[in-house]
Amino acid sequence: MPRKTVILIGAPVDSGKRRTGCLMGPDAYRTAGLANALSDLGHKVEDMGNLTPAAHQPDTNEGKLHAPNETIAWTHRLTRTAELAMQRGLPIFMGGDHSLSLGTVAGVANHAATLGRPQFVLWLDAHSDFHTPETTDSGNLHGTPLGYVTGREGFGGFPKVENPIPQENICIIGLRSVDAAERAALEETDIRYHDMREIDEIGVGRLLSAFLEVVAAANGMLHVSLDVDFLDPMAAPAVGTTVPGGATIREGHLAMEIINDSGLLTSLDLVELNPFLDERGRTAQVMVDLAASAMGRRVFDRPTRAHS
Ligand SMILES: NC(=[NH2+])NCCC[C@H](N)C(=O)O
Ligand SMILES: [Mn+2]
Ligand SMILES: [Mn+2]
Repeated sequence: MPRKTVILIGAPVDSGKRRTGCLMGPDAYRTAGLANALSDLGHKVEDMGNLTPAAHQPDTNEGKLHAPNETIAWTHRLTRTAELAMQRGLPIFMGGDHSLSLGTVAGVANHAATLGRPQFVLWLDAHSDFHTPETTDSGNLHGTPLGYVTGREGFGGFPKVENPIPQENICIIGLRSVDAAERAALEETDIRYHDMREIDEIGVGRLLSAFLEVVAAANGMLHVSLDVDFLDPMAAPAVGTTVPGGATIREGHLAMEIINDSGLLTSLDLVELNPFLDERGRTAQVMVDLAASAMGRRVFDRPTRAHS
């Protein structure tokens, strides 16, 4: 990829579920060397430090949703931060749990609208995160970002989504845990979604390339949201919502390398890392290495697959 201005944004969001620890994510990425990994690739890297949520009333324990006020406040802050960062470079949001993507995706979509370009979203996740506050069983808002950014109803109290992502502009890869209400809703949409079986049978490279061709043909902006639990828990144990049978490290790198080859990436979320659950930092390191692959790291400069 050509040299970019990369803006690292710490988003220590921990309100999207009950188990805490994702607030340590940004510092784990820093400790694992994210900034150096990217500057070694020739990028200009700025670290904005960690954000704080907008002012909000404290959450009570009433109601089925966990910490809605705090998550709404993060959504305000992150939407605005994403809009501004997109004007200057390629933001990497260092999470933080997946509820941060309510804001980051809404913000990058607002920026794309000012350019008159369509926004696309690649969601690499074991889960579809397509709930609304009305359909969620757990009350955990990290299960709702794709519901929010597509403009589903039921997000009273949240900022209005100014530029909802069209369903057909979204591709989810890695699925292996989808709640019944999410499945029923997803099946009614034009969202592209691929479960682990499709990765096994078709391959992550072909699934992803087909989507990226659509993005390229539309001259789209591409936001990638990488949930740690896309990966198999053996490769990436530091996440609260482990689901066995996930992507391998190699499948993760292949996806990131293909994203880099496409030249389409305009923003990236690294979400759900819970350093409290890690083993000597190895999950943080895997995520840093994946981000580096997405930003141009490769074993050889020249593609090695073109042997005849
Ligand atoms: N971003 C995540 N890890 N989401 C997990 C969501 C799990 C489950 N579907 C729920 O809504 O509670
Ligand atoms: Mn997720
Ligand atoms: Mn997940």
